[in-house]
Amino acid sequence: MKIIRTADYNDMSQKAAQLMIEKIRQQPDLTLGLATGSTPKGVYAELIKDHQKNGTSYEKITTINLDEYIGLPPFDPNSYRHFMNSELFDHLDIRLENTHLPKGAAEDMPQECERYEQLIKDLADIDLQLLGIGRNGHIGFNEPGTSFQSRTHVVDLAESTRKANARFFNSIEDVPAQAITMGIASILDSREIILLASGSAKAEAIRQLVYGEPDEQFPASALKLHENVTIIADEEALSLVSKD
Ligand SMILES: N[C@@H]1[C@@H](O)[C@H](O)[C@@H](COP(=O)(O)O)O[C@@H]1O
Repeated sequence: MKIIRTADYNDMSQKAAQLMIEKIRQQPDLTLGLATGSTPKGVYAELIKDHQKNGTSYEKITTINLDEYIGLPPFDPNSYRHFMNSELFDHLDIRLENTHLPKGAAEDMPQECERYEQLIKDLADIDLQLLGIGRNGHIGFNEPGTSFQSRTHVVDLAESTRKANARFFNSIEDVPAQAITMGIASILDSREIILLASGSAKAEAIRQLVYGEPDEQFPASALKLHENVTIIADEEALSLVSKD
């Protein structure tokens, strides 16, 4: 795994955005795997800035997101669809029909999981997947104990994850108990992966990712089985990782 150490959150956001913009310019019909959470917000702001200033076009880009809360319709302000539209898609020249998220309000969840997995296959896999990381090592919503062979599936959210994400909701009771997420195997099929981390709250997870062995109790460690992963993280997130 390659590690890019950045000074702070802004520097992390700029470096990750730069890498993405270069790829988009080289291959304007890229399939991007996108993530939600606080961490990628700065990257999305940088992509928007660049689009407005330098005209990088997303007209032919397809995006596919990692996950969605179950039970939240797309117009719910806490749905990841709403997050992606307002944080990114609404500000680019991307076609909304080329942006994909699992449907959290689908009636038949097993069928929705199959549809999503098939969609990834139909897109001939993800060229570049952006990831954040949970404090317990979750990627997407794959909680500790998830099989590395897993494909898109429904998960019960860990109490710690619901607590960590409660800041976006009125109260923890409002945080959905379940989500639909790409599986670990679906993520590992991506050609290239960038994992972002910022702040001291992520330092222990990043230490475990860098120094640990692949272990299903720590989902992000599956990335050790992939050949093209770059961690872009700030000093605080890398505070428990030596500089050489
Ligand atoms: N499903 C998302 C993950 O994709 C994200 O990586 C994680 C970390 O979030 P944050 O970036 O806000 O720390 O939170 C959520 O659970």
